[in-house]
Amino acid sequence: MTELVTAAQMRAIEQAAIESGEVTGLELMERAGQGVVEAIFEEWPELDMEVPDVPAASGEGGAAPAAQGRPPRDISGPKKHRAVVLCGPGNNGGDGFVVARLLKARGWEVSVWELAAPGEGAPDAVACRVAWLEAGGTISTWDEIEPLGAPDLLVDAVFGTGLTRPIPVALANMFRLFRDDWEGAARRERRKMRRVSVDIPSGLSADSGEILIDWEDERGEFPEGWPGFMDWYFDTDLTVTFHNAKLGHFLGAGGESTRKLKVKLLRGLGFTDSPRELPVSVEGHVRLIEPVFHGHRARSDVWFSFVNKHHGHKFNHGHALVMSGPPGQGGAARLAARGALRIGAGLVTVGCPMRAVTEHAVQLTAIMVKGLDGTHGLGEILEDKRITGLCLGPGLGLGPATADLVRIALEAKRGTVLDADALSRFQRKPDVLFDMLHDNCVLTPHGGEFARLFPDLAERLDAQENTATYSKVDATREAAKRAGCVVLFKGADTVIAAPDGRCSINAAVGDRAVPWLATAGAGDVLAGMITGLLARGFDAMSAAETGAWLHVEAARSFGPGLIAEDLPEELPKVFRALGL
Ligand SMILES: NC(=O)C1=CN([C@@H]2O[C@H](COP(=O)(O)OP(=O)(O)OC[C@H]3O[C@@H](n4cnc5c(N)ncnc54)[C@H](OP(=O)(O)O)[C@@H]3O)[C@@H](O)[C@H]2O)[C@@H](O)CC1
Ligand SMILES: [K+]
Repeated sequence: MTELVTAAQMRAIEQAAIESGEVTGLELMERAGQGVVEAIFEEWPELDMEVPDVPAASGEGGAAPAAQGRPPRDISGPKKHRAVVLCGPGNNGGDGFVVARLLKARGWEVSVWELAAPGEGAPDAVACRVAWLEAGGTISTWDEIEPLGAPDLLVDAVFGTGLTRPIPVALANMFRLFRDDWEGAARRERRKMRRVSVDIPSGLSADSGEILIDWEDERGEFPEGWPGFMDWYFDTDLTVTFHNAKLGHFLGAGGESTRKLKVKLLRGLGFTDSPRELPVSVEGHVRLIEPVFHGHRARSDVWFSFVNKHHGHKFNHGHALVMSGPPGQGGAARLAARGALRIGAGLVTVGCPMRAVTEHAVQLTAIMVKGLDGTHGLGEILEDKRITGLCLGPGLGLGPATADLVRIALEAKRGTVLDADALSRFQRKPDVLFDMLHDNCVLTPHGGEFARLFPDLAERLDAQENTATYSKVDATREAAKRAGCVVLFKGADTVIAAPDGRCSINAAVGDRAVPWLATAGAGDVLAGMITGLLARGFDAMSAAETGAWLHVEAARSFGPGLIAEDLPEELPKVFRALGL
């Protein structure tokens, strides 16, 4: 897994490196700018070549002759690549000046637009600005919108990790006008304008991924037909960050807008070539669940977990029990049961009221059905210690019986997933649930269920939107602590936290986005997959992480058109691709 950091943690890392004497702030800025330029040419190698000379207007293949009514365009002479670099007043802007200078040194035509000159608070940025001017560069200010001609590259170095207060909507609007102008010019000149953000798309919080924009700023105005901030500015093609990715690249709007992310190492920060370990003790860091590279094969954390399980417990794959509600509502439990079976639980049973047995029996083959006589029946079946995983919630119903079933299940102290109705049933008295939970449980709420169990945290999260830095990570961590068990807060930015502060993100964003996973029953399958892993002996955190990761991989592997039933059936293909 890769470690993600907050803005404060990144500053601490940077500070520690500078204090160690290994590197100066200015050197770091130079390396950051170099990293951005490297990333640009890695991503678009065609930009590293000179634009070919176009033959003069006369002769074959030249421009349309004037006789056809259009004046001949002056397309003679060598064409250079063009870049516009937008620089802000802090160190992110400083990185922008380095990028501008390095591109100019490679023969590019570069224009720099400056929001405000860096002040005393950012001496390294001041130095890089001076170096840009000494290299013959010029600087325009934001009230001079004189298009220089279509750029091939728009570099966003306005705000980075230092943005802590919202930007006025008027400023955001100005960005949009600039961008539209340049994009239009690029289209007219048949160039393609690529957009690159330095560190993080400007205006996003590096901690929460929220858009920090002050919609109510009195200087701002909403133009007619305003398409929304996201539509234009943050939709960058490439984001280049340094040393470690930040939480804001994966959470909230940050996840949606960070389409492609490259992490560039700033050597000299106390270690050399791996962003996976942090050089100084960084309290409370968050891990991104993702494939790791082992030799020449991409293998995932999941791969290692499975291999370990195969070696350690070869003949013991556990028995998962999925509880179902009344007749006519059994589909969700059957989906969960199928997920548990496909992920490798040795046995899976659907436990249901006697009157629902027939409904299940006609639909299930490899999965067993057991009619249970209410809470008493559940207690009885749980005397069988070979049942190692329990799932309650999908289709269980919101009646009083649900609370009793949850109580009996939790008293049995097996690996237990509570989802859907098993969470919502405790809306009025979440503390009653929290008192019963143990450390081998996983709660899997979506946004609505989270708000029912943790209303104050959900409110805080909503209230902070667009203005500050309380993030889904903070809320999930607090929830896990309060509940005393693992909480998996669903979304494209699924956050998983344990009561001891461990936290990870399963991001289905960027090139891992699976919008087709938002389909009825997908959550039930996830609950079942995690249950299957608990039954196999995974601890709660690993089961939640592994289940969430495989759930997205199954959706990616299947592709659009997916329905919930497809998810378990796709797992064997995912396992094969992982080399399991
Ligand atoms: N960490 C590392 O290892 C390295 C970090 N590096 C780079 O440094 C970046 C962080 O730099 P940073 O801390 O100077 O902050 P930055 O993101 O430029 O923005 C803050 C500026 O914007 C201003 N401002 C804020 N809000 C505003 C508003 N609403 N409207 C208008 N202005 C507003 C704010 O003003 P202030 O709040 O101080 O008054 C301040 O001037 C980081 O992202 C990376 O690119 C690399 O160079 C080297 C290695
Ligand atoms: K930026």
